[in-house]
Amino acid sequence: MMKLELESITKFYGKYPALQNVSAVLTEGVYGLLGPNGAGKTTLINILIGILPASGGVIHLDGENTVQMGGRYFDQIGYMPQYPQFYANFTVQEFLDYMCQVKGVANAKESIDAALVFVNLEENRSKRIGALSGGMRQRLGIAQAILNDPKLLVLDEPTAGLDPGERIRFRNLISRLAKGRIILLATHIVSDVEYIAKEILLLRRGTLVMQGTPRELEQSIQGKVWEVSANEADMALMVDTYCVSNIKQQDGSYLLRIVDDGKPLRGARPVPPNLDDLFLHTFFQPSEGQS
Ligand SMILES: Nc1ncnc2c1ncn2[C@@H]1O[C@H](COP(=O)(O)OP(=O)(O)OP(=O)(O)O)[C@@H](O)[C@H]1O
Repeated sequence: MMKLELESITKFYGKYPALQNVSAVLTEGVYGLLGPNGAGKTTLINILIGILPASGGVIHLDGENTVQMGGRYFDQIGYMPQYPQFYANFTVQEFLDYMCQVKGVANAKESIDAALVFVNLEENRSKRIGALSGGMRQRLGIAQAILNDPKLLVLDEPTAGLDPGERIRFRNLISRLAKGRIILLATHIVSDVEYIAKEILLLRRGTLVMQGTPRELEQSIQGKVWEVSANEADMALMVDTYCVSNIKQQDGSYLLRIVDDGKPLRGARPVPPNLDDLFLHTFFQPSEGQS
């Protein structure tokens, strides 16, 4: 069984600790790397794909130190950056030919054909990249990442700029890709990963604060999520006092969803937690914004 082990990964930018003792074990399937902007997701990804040296710690793929593996490790990686840079004048085919050269993919023609079929772009191979829609470009980004049939596929904020339909197509594509690989998908959007991730890793200020299945993560705040009705004045007060994860207006009053360790108010009813509640509970404090 495939296994990627991160052991006490640490990264300093000067004196600033961007990552502190991050340890995790990943096996086949989709992993969501979830954290607000600045949590260290991109730093962790850059270390994982081998383009940024860690300040401390080691990574093993199937028992082998990835730094010592060198080129053999790179051969196992597919990567889609947060802001893929494409040459707008290249056609889809030209770009993938070029990426096969860069990656040293042996059977370029077959690999390109298979990748284009997989992401459903085979009818667009002669189109210029500049003429593709946002969703098509993103699928091209995935196509280039899978040319070498990677064991480890890393996607950094892959749904930015997609419309709702494209997001759903994307999720389905990722689920189909997960067979026989480890996929790590970094995002700050809970819904990108809540349905497709086998496990979610929560990164907060450079520290991995939780790893578990979506169910396990939800259960960690069981009994801490409440619903309460309020008028406008009380609603405004509660927003300043509590972690409010949702507000629904109904017939002149408001229904608030509150995450709190104890029952916030007399009329509050406990409700089943979801991942948005957990995200809020982990990352935000009332009236303070991002913690
Ligand atoms: N080259 C660098 N030099 C100094 N500080 C950096 C550098 N790169 C990142 N940082 C800092 O390290 C922290 C983590 O950054 P990182 O880009 O990994 O976060 P992120 O979770 O990927 O956020 P985003 O989603 O905004 O990219 C941030 O506080 C950032 O300002």
